[in-house]
Amino acid sequence: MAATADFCRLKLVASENTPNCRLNTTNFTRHGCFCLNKIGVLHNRRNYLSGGKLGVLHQKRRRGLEVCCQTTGTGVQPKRTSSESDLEFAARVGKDRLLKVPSSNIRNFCIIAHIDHGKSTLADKLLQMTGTVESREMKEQFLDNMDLERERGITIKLQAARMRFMYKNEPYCLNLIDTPGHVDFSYEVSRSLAACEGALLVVDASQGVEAQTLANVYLALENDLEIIPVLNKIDLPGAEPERVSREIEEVVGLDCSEAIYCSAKEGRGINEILSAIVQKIPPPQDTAERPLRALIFDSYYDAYRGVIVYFRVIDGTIRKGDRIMFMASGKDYYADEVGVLSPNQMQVDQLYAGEVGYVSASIRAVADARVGDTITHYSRRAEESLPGYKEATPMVFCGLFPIDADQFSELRDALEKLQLNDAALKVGYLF
Ligand SMILES: Nc1nc2c(ncn2[C@@H]2O[C@H](COP(=O)(O)OP(=O)(O)OP(=O)(O)O)[C@@H](O)[C@H]2O)c(=O)[nH]1
Repeated sequence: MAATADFCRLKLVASENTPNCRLNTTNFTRHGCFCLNKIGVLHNRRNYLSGGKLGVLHQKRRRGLEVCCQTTGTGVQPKRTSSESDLEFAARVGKDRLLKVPSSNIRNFCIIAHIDHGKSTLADKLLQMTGTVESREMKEQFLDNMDLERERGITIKLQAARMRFMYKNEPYCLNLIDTPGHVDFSYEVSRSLAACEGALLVVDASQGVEAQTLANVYLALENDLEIIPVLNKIDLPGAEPERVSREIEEVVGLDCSEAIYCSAKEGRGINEILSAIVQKIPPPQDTAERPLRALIFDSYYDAYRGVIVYFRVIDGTIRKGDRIMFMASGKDYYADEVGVLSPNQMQVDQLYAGEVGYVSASIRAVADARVGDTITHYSRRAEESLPGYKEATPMVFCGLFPIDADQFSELRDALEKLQLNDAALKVGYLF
């Protein structure tokens, strides 16, 4: 709710006497009013219009909330004013990132980089330059914000961010899916890559190609991704972007004639990167009419909501309230909440083929909705699950015993709790 209000920059008008006040639709745009009263709340509902429709009034009731809004649709696009800087315009456009765009204007991409080559700094700059996150909010790197990551200095947790970018006066929805850089996570990386059509290959222009980068580039090529080479840290005195470009051509076999030189730290080359994403990465296929197939690329356990599943819709649509089924685990649930990550979770009503989002469905254990599994509808099941799913294979074995035999049940409870959050953990008991 707070995120919505902030995102939409709605004006809040507290009203004691006006029950369920509904605003004059002609004036009720994104910058319209918000009416609060004791009985109901009107608030802007995310715009998921089919392309070109204008000014449709949405309305919905949910747990005492009345939701009502008129949206501007995809036909009315923000125009840059003469006094506005690039960043100010981007910030204004970024506020509309929940609006639907046609699937031809969606780009799903990830960033492949060796540790410390600047993936998180670049991701932060992309979020900033697209107005997804305002500069004052960038206290910490968004895609690198877990305590464990800070401690270990490596990105180990996948996350995603939806951005809105205006290119030649048309709005594009760019979904960045983060990939863990560490070699231990090659299966997770491969599922994130499978959720994308393209990748930025970020290489430190002062260091060159590293073995770990190569491994992930090959995974990206296996997944038929369009790869855009980016030479980062060109501000460093030791940067040799031409030499490193040649190295990428020789070692990886990628054409670097249009490689982008950038300094993520100083914000140079970021607009070029955003334009290249739009120009070079293919859009997803428009397969919204098919039965639902959504690829899970990450999940985590939330103590209050159960497992939160991050996915890319490959075919079909997923809507809040749908009865969904996980094809590998065979478990089914009702989708309590569907939304996008931008970069925080923001609820929407429906997601279509090509879009990236999350679902919360009171799922008890991460093992029920594992990375690589396919989400489909319970009543209209897809014939085949998406390819590439692998069962987690234990790599490390250990025996655990309580010092005091009376503490066995506590140990078992603790391990079961751990299992809820880690699908790779298998526990067997010897009696
Ligand atoms: N001079 C300079 N430093 C940069 C640039 N981009 C990133 N850095 C620095 O390089 C270091 C690593 O950057 P990160 O963005 O954390 O790199 P990463 O690839 O996300 O690293 P992991 O999170 O460890 O995987 C940080 O100290 C950044 O400030 C750049 O363009 N120029």
